[in-house]
Amino acid sequence: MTCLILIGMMGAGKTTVGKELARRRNVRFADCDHEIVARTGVSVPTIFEIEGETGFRRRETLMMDELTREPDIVIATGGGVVTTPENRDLMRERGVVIYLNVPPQVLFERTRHDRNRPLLQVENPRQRIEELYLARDPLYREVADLIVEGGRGNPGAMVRMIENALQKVKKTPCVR
Ligand SMILES: Nc1ncnc2c1ncn2[C@@H]1O[C@H](COP(=O)(O)OP(=O)(O)O)[C@@H](O)[C@H]1O
Ligand SMILES: O=C(O)C1=C[C@@H](OP(=O)(O)O)[C@@H](O)[C@H](O)C1
Ligand SMILES: [Mg+2]
Repeated sequence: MTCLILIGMMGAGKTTVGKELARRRNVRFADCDHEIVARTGVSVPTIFEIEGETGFRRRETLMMDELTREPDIVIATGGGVVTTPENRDLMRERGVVIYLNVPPQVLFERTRHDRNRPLLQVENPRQRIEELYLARDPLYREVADLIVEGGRGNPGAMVRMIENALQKVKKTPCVR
């Protein structure tokens, strides 16, 4: 019984790789952002518009609390999940946490045409990504049980790397 949690920056491939990882392991996949959208009936940019980032973070924490109670699941988080101490504690205690580490330049290329990430709708998204990366990389490392370099290789290759590396991770998250 394992709750696998993918963390990393916007564009790291958490949603894409997570889906494939869950399919291979034959367990349920949940994307925290998609679950929030399904629950509220509105898009992530709309939540940011109406409730601000603070409102979105509140919903994210509630959803993470719910999802991490499931015993067999792969969870793709949103890139900012590590910004609150509650979320960091929760992930460390309940899951095996995998950091997909991708260089800012690659993140920029992967997200530049996407309008669904409100934090990147700024004049200089490349610089924004660099700033966020610098601020968040230490937080991702703080909670990660496993760090995977995710800048090269297709999602299938990422999944194989994760599966290999997981064999060496000895962690038994608490049962809720
Ligand atoms: N390993 C990869 N190689 C190339 N492109 C990728 C890879 N992983 C994800 N992508 C692409 O990058 C974009 C962002 O991926 P996504 O899974 O949404 O990232 P995240 O959920 O971490 O923000 C998507 O267009 C996706 O197809
Ligand atoms: O990095 C962030 O703060 C965010 C990342 C997004 O998810 P992805 O990492 O899947 O893009 C989404 O949760 C929201 O736009 C905020
Ligand atoms: Mg995603």
